[in-house]
Amino acid sequence: MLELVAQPLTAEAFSAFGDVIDSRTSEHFSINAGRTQRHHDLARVETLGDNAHTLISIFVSQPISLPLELTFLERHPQGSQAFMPLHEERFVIVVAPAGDSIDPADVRAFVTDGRQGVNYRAGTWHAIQSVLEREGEFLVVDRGGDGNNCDEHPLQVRVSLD
Ligand SMILES: NC(=O)N[C@@H](O)C(=O)O
Ligand code: NI
Repeated sequence: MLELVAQPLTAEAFSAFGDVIDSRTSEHFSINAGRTQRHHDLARVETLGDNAHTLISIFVSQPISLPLELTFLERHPQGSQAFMPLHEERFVIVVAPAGDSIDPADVRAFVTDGRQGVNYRAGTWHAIQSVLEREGEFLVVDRGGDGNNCDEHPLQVRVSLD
């Protein structure tokens, strides 16, 4: 069983897996006669394959209990997948680099601070949505289209928080 302690999420530490979406650290510019700051182009949406198109959905997730016990990671080979909390919900992230197999030494666990969202790059192995403490509501942007877009890889992981 791989045992991990989730680390605070940072864009640098997550860069091998995708993007961190955070209006506190992103470039922005003024629009709408100065009434709005546009935090622009924060994550790369990938939609690959036949009839590929972008989906915008809302996930309402029940909270996980800790330690988080995983039996697999999943990946979406044909598209990215972004999760943005709508009410400052914190969530646990477990990721591994894209590839046909997972080296346990490459698996990383993070915890968000409520203001952060993530965008998993196409093919990045990840745990399914794992919200902490209370029911969570997330805006999700990912790929629709033909063909399989979800592979699972068995992996025993136990994740705790500091
Ligand atoms: N299956 C689904 O839409 N969600 C998962 O991909 C997930 O990462 O939570
Ligand atoms: Ni997913």
